[in-house]
Amino acid sequence: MSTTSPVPAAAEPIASPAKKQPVNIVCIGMAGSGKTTFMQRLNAHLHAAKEPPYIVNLDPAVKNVPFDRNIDIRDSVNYKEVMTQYNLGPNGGIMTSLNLFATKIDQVIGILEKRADSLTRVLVDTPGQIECFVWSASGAIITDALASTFPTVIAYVIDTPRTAQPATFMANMLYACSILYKTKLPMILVFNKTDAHDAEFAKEWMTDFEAFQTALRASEENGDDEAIGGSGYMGSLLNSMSLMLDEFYNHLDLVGVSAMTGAGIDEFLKAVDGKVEEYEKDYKPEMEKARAKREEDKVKNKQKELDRLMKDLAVGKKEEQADVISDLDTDDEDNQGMVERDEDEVVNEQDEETLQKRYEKALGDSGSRSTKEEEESLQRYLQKSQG
Ligand SMILES: Nc1nc2c(ncn2[C@@H]2O[C@H](COP(=O)(O)OP(=O)(O)OP(=O)(O)O)[C@@H](O)[C@H]2O)c(=O)[nH]1
Repeated sequence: MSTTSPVPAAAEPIASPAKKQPVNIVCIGMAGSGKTTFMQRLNAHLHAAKEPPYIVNLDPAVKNVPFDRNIDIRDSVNYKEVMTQYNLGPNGGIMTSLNLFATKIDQVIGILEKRADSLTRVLVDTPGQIECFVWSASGAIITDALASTFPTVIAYVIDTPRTAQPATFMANMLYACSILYKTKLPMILVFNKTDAHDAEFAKEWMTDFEAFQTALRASEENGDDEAIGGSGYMGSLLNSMSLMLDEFYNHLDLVGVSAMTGAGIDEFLKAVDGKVEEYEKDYKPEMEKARAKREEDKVKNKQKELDRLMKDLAVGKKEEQADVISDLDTDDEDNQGMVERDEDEVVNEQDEETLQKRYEKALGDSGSRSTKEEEESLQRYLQKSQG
């Protein structure tokens, strides 16, 4: 794990003058962790520093957003209407609204690209129902689109007072871990509400395995409400998980903030700077490698499909020949079981060649369909189902 203070390089400006690329900061966090308040604070802070951010709201169900948004999902999708029309519950409504919004992501990216020169930071607020965003296809489409346009950092906002017990801390870390591996983007753990509970314990538990074990034992002995109930199995599970998560902690920055008072916001911005460097150095090449591999696999699969088709064709032909032999056996008694060359065979070879070409063309057509085209097709489908 790295905290912000020992990283002097993080004081560099987010985008070097040569690149002038803004950074996307995607705020993810459980309901009530303080995402909206954190964004409000960040917005006020950046306005005061004369670096106003560009704000995107992706929470269709939020009632009041206490700051101006440049792009708001609620302007294009009516969450209540979606619930009624599709007969959905609250979570289904959020997911369908995100699906519908994902159909417009190209337009959103187009807007961001056009304004790139004047932007420094794009703040993205997401629904409190994390799984609706992180584990949905549309969430992945949106984060992928953002991450392939500008450096993108995930700010995972955590309710510090509610994470102060070893068991709840571990549960939250596992969630953060799943988000990190799902999005494959640099992540900062934002321990919010430090005015109510200091985040030092988290730094300690993430760097000192024994400190976590001691806290776990103390929590059991004290019979804390959220302790694990003295179960030996659960205790050893938590211990093993904390060991397992050690490697995961190395990939994270931890910042304690108070969205209420504004404490820690500068440290957070420094951590973002550090993560942008990491994005350029580690994540971007990985993303490009993954994209190149997808393309390579597509070509390989195309060849495999073609081989399979041609093999099927050869089997079909053999079966056809077998039929011909039996026909000859019965119809032509003079040839005594010998198979004479069929006059049509040359034509068949030509047919086969033409067929192979047609297969190649068909596979070529489908193989060359880019992910973008596939996404567009999804979008067309969604638009159609919207009516
Ligand atoms: N003490 C304290 N309370 C905070 C802080 N940040 C947010 N809160 C409170 O936490 C509650 C939830 O804050 P929100 O900003 O609405 O949380 P959210 O994550 O956006 O919630 P959802 O929209 O439901 O996902 C509110 O009552 C806030 O006043 C903080 O830094 N300190």
